Amino acid sequence: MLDEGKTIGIVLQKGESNEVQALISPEVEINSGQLFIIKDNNKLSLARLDNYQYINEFYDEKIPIVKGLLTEDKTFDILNMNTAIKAELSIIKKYNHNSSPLPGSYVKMLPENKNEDFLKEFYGVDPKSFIKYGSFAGSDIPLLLDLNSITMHLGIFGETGSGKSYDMRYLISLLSNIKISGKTTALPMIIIDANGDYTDFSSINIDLVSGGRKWIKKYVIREPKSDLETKLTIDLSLFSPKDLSEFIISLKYGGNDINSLQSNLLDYVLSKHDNKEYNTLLGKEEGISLLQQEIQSENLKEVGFSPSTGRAVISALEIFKDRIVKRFKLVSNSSSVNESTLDIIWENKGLLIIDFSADGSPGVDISTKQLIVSYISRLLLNYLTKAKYSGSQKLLSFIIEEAQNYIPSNDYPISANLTKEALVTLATQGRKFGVSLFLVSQRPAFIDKYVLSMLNTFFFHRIYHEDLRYVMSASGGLPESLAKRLTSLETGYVIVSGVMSALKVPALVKIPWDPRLGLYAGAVERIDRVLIEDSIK
Ligand SMILES: Nc1ncnc2c1ncn2[C@@H]1O[C@H](COP(=O)(O)OP(=O)(O)OP(=O)(O)O)[C@@H](O)[C@H]1O
Repeated sequence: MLDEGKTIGIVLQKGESNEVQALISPEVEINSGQLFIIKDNNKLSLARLDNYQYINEFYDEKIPIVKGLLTEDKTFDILNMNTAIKAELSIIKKYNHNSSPLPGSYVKMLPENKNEDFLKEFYGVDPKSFIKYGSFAGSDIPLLLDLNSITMHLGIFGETGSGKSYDMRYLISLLSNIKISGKTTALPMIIIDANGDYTDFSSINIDLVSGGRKWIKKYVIREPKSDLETKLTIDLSLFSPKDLSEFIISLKYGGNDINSLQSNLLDYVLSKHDNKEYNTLLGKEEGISLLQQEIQSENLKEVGFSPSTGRAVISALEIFKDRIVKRFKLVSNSSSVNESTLDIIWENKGLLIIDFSADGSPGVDISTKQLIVSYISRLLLNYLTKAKYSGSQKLLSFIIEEAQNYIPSNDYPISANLTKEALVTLATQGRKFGVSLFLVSQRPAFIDKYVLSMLNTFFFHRIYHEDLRYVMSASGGLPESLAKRLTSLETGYVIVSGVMSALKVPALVKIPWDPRLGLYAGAVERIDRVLIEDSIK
């Protein structure tokens, strides 16, 4: 069955290690990274096209007659004759044999047959327990993704407009309609939606993700405008006094610098209270006034602080009150996302979308978003740890867009103490406790290297040149043919590499276009279409 595809070329000779050189018919459209079958009598191998060039038997620059011909337009046809594609292919899989294809072996297109039996033969695994994701470039064969490796975390990277959000939407739709033993289920998920690219999944496009889910909700920070929205509130008792102090002081300095004297003083004052009091103390105007009075009446010198540090902390608390308490009304003892919410998500294989877009969270700064992401990370870790130790393993995915804002590398000019630690713990403990992180970013170079090294499956879209080095080291290297294409990949193509891929080697995959999945806030209309539609009005 594997060798049913059209024969398009012939192996000429064996190259280095697993490489072969072949001659391919010029009529076939081929691309670097594309997969082919090589048939050596009855021995079949799967090969990836690394390099190719069109050659012509007449062509040799050094021969005087060719030099002459090249300057004549009329001779073009002659030169165009006897053209073939000289190709270098690497063998990536050998089907039940261990030898390299000999010269004279056939190079064949992948067959069109893609039923379950075929996939079983192609991959050597039972396709029923895998997710079918897109198809290999130049073929209809889907890439199979192994759900069992999902807790080893994923990275989805690519420059602006390279197709990340659409890919994420496609992945969410696949992971919302998982067929296992005749039943449809879904992966419970929480999404930090940076641009409102997934909010339609809770309303007009709910049917795209509700196959295996019984609960889908969108949370916003502003006041909800309809029943389809829920106001997000968080519970500060999950934080340590040190974390909260650093956060409150950093708000005053635009989120970047922390004055350690000031945060130490606030830490000292907060530590006198029980964690459970934090929502009343820091979530209500009266509570904050109380804390400010405590600082005023404290004999600061005795505990090693100056009165000016005291005044600075009081003013930082004022800023915190204006923004977090009065404007965003973010803190509540009965937070709207809590352990019961996670229970509901788990039981109903739910989807919780936190809308961080300018519509759902107008005016919300990065520090406040970090506080929320940190809160969700802590909640998840506590919840899943308890579940694990009470003997009931659970599983939740946490999708974080613009991941560089929450786990920045040292090169990225943003401080994120609050989120970094919590996310590093989630990443390291993920497999044990059943959490899978999906980190989405335009700039993988700006994501913390340690966390990057903990991702085990990658979806690389077209990336910026500056990110190439990071992408190569994070993924443990890509074959040259694919690495070369990374900075020029067409939108809609992705290189998938890592443990979730049943192919086990990096592959170039085309993501199918579904116009309904393609309708979302961040989707970009073609400029010519926008201009024409506007001038018709
Ligand atoms: N698989 C695909 N097939 C065809 N067109 C696609 C595909 N994926 C994305 N596109 C097109 O490319 C546009 C940009 O894609 P997308 O919004 O996913 O980019 P992005 O990488 O998320 O960009 P940003 O980082 O700026 O949000 C989409 O609006 C859509 O028109």
